[in-house]
Amino acid sequence: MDSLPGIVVMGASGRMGQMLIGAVLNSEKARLAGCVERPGHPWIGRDVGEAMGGPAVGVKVTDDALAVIAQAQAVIDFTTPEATVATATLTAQARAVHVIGTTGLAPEHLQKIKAAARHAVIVRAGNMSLGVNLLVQLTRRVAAALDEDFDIEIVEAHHRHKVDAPSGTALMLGQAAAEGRRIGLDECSERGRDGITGERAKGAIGFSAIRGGDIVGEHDVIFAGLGERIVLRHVATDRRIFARGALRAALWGQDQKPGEYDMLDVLGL
Ligand SMILES: NC(=O)C1=CN([C@@H]2O[C@H](COP(=O)(O)OP(=O)(O)OC[C@H]3O[C@@H](n4cnc5c(N)ncnc54)[C@H](O)[C@@H]3O)[C@@H](O)[C@H]2O)C=CC1
Ligand SMILES: O=C(O)C1=N[C@H](C(=O)O)C[C@H](O)C1
Repeated sequence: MDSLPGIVVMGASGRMGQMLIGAVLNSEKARLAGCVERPGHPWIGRDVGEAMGGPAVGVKVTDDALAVIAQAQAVIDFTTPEATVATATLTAQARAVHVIGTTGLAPEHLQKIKAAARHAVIVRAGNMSLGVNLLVQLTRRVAAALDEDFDIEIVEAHHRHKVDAPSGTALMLGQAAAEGRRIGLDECSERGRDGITGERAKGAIGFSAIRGGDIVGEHDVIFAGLGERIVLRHVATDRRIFARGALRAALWGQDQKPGEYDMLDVLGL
């Protein structure tokens, strides 16, 4: 039905792109308004349902993002930092909601996204699942309750194709821990230990990354004290949890004023 909000999925052939297309096609609250891939991709011009190995759904994959975004109410984007920044300009022009799941964004990308959010609703989160966003809140509370006698370490594990580290989720958890301790993450973040590193700095928040096989995404926040240890853990076993959250964000964004939001806003956590 055309009265339902039209959603464009960027990066249609990607691991997340295909999950997102499935989520939109299965939803009674949204319709698939377009599927975009990078220029030169073999799926361009093909019906996306057939390209995914199923029946035709009547939506062809295109590399003309502007044309489809102009006709849509929301864009869900799990691609690359460069593609996401380019899309933010288009969604701002079209006043469409932009849901950003892309991770590995550098400060210059974040600045451009912030500028686009003056004109359109942007929901951005390194993890769109309900479970991880609850874990973010728990991490903040535990970090606020404990002092620096408890060392905070964040350990994440992902599939072999992941290109960025630490994961977006690990950074969200680190940010929450730092906020709980009322310090800036930049001042205390410790990454990539190797060789004679010296003793652990008191108050540091450490990050470690494991990459291998088909691990969907696992995150531990460890509070290690003397004689005891608290471990907060989230294990993702199905990418549909991220797609479900992203679609919820796209629908939630329809009623919001321009600005930058996250999944805590969407979920009311
Ligand atoms: N926030 C969250 O909940 C989650 C975030 N992610 C993040 O989403 C991103 C994508 O992850 P995956 O799907 O695993 O990667 P992927 O590599 O499978 O998919 C990315 C897709 O984007 C496409 N793409 C690249 N440039 C494009 C352009 N200019 N226009 C349109 N499409 C373009 C690629 O061709 C590819 O199909 C990563 O940054 C990942 O960390 C992944 C899962 C959950
Ligand atoms: O690349 C992935 O796969 C994932 N990326 C996100 C991240 O960087 O945290 C979310 C999830 O863990 C899967």
